[in-house]
Amino acid sequence: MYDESRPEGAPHLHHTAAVIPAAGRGVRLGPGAPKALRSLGGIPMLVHAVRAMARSRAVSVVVVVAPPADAADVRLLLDEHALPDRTEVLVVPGGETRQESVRAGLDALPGHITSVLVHDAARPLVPVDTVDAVVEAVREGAPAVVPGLPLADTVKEVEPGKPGEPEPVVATPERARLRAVQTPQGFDLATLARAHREIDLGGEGATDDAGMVERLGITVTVVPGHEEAFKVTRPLDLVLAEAVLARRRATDAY
Ligand SMILES: Nc1ccn([C@@H]2O[C@H](COP(=O)(O)OP(=O)(O)OP(=O)(O)O)[C@@H](O)[C@H]2O)c(=O)n1
Ligand SMILES: C[C@](O)(CO)[C@H](O)COP(=O)(O)O
Repeated sequence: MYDESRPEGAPHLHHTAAVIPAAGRGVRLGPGAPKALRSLGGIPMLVHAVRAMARSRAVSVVVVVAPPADAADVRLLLDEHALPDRTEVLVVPGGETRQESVRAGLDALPGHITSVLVHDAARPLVPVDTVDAVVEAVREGAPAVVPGLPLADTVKEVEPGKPGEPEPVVATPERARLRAVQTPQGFDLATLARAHREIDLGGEGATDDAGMVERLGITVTVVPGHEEAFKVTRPLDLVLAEAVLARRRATDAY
């Protein structure tokens, strides 16, 4: 567990870990194994996500939060796939919501860790430059950093109705001020641990960790995201992910 005696924002040597929530079922992807364990280019999506974090030289520890029924199999799976020797990989069982799973990952962090990335297993193809940009911004003193991209679509706020029924529009936010945020989201560990201690949204929990930090009144910063850091949520996303991976394999030593 992290060192609670170090005050938030206090100067420190940086030791960065990544927590990978991977305990979701993947309902929107359709029937099958838990999403993180489904194949992308012949390798489980989770292995791509772990490698994406381990590729950053700043990340020394990766905590994988596994579907509870599959934690032992996930440990075996990760032992079977090559990862850099410098990276320690831990596996813990997840919870009912993303928020509970992230909290389980934070609880497993070794005491020397000072900053943390939270990265969806469902974003297997995030480039290392995006990971490093988030780490750098946190190490320069930002308490919470998220990668984000401008939107291509106009966004409407609606009065939600029943699925499939027309919904009245209540507002059109100014698109130039909006960003679609991705992961890894990076945090000073004491700040994120406090958010997880103090903010309990109940129900489905929070859709991202930065939102919990915002609720503490702490400023979250956006750095440029990357279009290949997209989340595999629906079947079409998997088609795109296979295509991106095939292009990488054809052009780099990936
Ligand atoms: N109880 C949960 C729910 C989600 N996640 C993780 O949070 C990330 C983002 O969630 P999402 O893309 O919504 O994944 P799922 O919850 O699996 O998807 P769905 O909502 O379609 O079931 C995923 O890596 C997922 O494994 C988790 O660790 N524990
Ligand atoms: C954390 C996240 O990926 C940021 O965009 C997103 O909010 C996760 O949402 P999901 O509904 O759990 O996929």
